[in-house]
Amino acid sequence: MWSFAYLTVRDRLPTILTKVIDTLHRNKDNFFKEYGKEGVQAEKTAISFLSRLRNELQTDKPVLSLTDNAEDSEAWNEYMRRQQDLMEDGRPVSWFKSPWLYMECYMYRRIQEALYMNPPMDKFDVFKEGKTQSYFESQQAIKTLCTYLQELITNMENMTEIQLRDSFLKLLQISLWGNKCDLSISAGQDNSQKSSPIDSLPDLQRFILVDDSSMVWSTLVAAQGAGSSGKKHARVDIILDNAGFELITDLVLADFLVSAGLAKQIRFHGKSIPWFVSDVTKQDFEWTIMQTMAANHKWMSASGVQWKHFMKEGTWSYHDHIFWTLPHEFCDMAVDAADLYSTLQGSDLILFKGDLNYRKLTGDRKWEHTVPFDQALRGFQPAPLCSLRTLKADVQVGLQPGQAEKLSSQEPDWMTNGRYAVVQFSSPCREQ
Ligand SMILES: O=P(O)(O)OC[C@H]1O[C@](O)(CO)[C@@H](O)[C@@H]1O
Ligand SMILES: [Mn+2]
Repeated sequence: MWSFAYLTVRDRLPTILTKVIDTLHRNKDNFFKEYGKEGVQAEKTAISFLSRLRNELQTDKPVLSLTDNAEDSEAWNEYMRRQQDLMEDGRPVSWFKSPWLYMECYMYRRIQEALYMNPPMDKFDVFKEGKTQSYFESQQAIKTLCTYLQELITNMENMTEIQLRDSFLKLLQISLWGNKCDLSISAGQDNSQKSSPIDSLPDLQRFILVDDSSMVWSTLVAAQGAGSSGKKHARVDIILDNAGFELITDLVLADFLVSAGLAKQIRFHGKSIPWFVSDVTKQDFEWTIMQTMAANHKWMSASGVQWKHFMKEGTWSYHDHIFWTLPHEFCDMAVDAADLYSTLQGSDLILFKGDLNYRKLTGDRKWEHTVPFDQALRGFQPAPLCSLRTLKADVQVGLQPGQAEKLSSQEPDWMTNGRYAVVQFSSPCREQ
């Protein structure tokens, strides 16, 4: 039987590349309108670069160093040299003979190289249309969620601690399931939220394989009293994943944390280049807030206005760092991106959204399913952290003995079909 990794590199990645080429073709007139002949020439050259790239992939050619002299090129090339040194027989690292996490990341970085090398295409986001469309296709779910949020905020003053906790846990789960809506697993096909995100929760509960959310709650509560003279100053960092509905669920959760006084500061971390089809860039982040503000729906626009205000006053902030679009596992962060690691050490709670982040947290290894999450992190513990992830790749740790075997017998593709999820927590000060 073919592995999921093999099928990804054989089928899904070339499909994504073909769509990227199509997108450039379709935008030819726009490039002409905006940049004249120079724009059309750049589009042509980028397309031939991307066609060559697709051919390199499909014929298992050796990976090539980056030549675009961008901020992250040297870090990439250095990583590639390291991977080459690991090859036992000295054969070149090639598309089908390397760790698939590395090859997937590499493909997205090479797409960016095609654009960087062809200004004025260098600012063009080849995935923008898909992300925008997925936001609009989730409109009804977004309205429902924003209405729910505004109701919670209105009633917040009268809430008991238990009610507050329950509301938090619901929004955490909504953000978790928001991760179903990524466009990379579906190779760019529509994958938006159609049903009510709140009504679906009870039915989805049994698909959560590990649920550490009560530890997330305790961490937030403990952080409340941590400031000098009992001042509340908790800071939450959210390592974002996908734009569209998932981003809305993250913003709603972040709004709740601030409005309920559970956090004073939220730092969002996104990607500095278009990534894995639907991941959030700064432009997507700002667009989503503006779009929500401008919605013709009372509670949606009220939410958007509030979010814009949080950004303006600095309660919320957006950050990107090249490390998030390097192929490195997170246990490399302390050495390879020491500045980012030390920033994260200042957090009271870090939420890692999505499947790719989970693969990087665990190094995408063939771990036994019962290996503890802490162990799979291999020393990556900048602060208390939690992974909110729907399963879309074949790595999973922290399960009970027998749990994986049972799932495999019932549903052989349980790790990749996106129906299951985990909320997994780890804290540097937790007793092992
Ligand atoms: O948006 P997410 O949750 O990181 O999902 C993207 C995932 O989809 C996949 O492309 C599925 O193979 C994985 O490579 C990746 O981890
Ligand atoms: Mn993603």
